[in-house]
Amino acid sequence: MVTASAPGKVYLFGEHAVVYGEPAVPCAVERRATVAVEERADGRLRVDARDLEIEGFTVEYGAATDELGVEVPTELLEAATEYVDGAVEQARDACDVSDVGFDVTVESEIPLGAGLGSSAAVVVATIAATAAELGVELDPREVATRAYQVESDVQDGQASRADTFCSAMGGAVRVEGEDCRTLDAPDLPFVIGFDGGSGNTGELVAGVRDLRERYDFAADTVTAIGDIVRRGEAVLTEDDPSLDELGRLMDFDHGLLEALGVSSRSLDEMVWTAREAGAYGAKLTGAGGGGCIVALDDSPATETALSYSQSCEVAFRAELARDGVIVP
Ligand SMILES: Nc1ncnc2c1ncn2[C@@H]1O[C@H](COP(=O)(O)OP(=O)(O)OP(=O)(O)O)[C@@H](O)[C@H]1O
Ligand SMILES: C[C@@](O)(CCO)CC(=O)[O-]
Repeated sequence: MVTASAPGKVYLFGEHAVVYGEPAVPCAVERRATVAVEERADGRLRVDARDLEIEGFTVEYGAATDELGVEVPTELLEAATEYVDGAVEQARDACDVSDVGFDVTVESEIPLGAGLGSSAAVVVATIAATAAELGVELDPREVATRAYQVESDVQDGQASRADTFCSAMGGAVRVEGEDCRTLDAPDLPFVIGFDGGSGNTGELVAGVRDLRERYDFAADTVTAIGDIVRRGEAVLTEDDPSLDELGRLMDFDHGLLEALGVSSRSLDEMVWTAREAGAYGAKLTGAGGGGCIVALDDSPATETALSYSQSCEVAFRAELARDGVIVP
């Protein structure tokens, strides 16, 4: 049996705009998905996804959906099945085998669909663990490329390479179309607020696409997010980056994401709670619609204020994850 792990991420800048070729800067954070993979003799795939708990059930699914012992929303199950199946298929392809089966166990510290890149981390860790179980150590860049393929297939082609590259490589990265690079960035004082909810990435991306096609000013908003990212990247890679300036740019980015319709009342409330507590800046992270915000604050004030806020279920500090995918 082989176990691999991969980190989640926050977007310092650039989600959504990255889908249209603008740059984005996500940063990996120390919340990981861990996937254990063991080869089976019978060629079947059995997945134990312990975090897909619905009303106390843990989901287990085999090659056929009718093997399911519990009632779960098919949409949720189908998405999870597609991510893990897709990842295993990519590993089989990388290792040039077609008929090997596996037991796959997924455990994750990353809340699902909440903007912290849970799907990318699960896919990256599954590809690396499955390949390693087959005796092949894949280069993290190859894992990233293959993981992007899976995300893109599941999300009907509406995915950027940002989440998967960041999870595979770790640290801060810059992604613009197919151009994916790691950045030399210092640790930043990230504080995350989670409202307990989630957003539907596919629907949110489709909503921005519609707005962008309908209104020139929405297309300009997407371009303006790209301008913020270019500026933010330059600040981030200075010797001693100004947290004031990074925070100001995060605030601006959040305002534009709000204008594009991907924020929510609870995300806005958490952003304002962070700002009023003295954070350098705050914004939603990931697809939006619900889930997480990320703020910059080197004092305890933002975490404390968020933990008392009605709209925040849990607040925590997050370290930059220097390591991407790890196969011990
Ligand atoms: N621990 C897990 N076990 C099984 N499947 C998971 C797990 N975590 C995530 N997934 C799959 O990923 C889906 C969420 O992916 P999605 O891309 O919508 O959100 P995200 O990656 O958490 O957030 P964002 O893309 O906004 O950063 C879940 O519905 C599920 O199918
Ligand atoms: C909304 C989005 O930009 C980030 C989701 O984490 C979608 C993507 O990049 O694939």
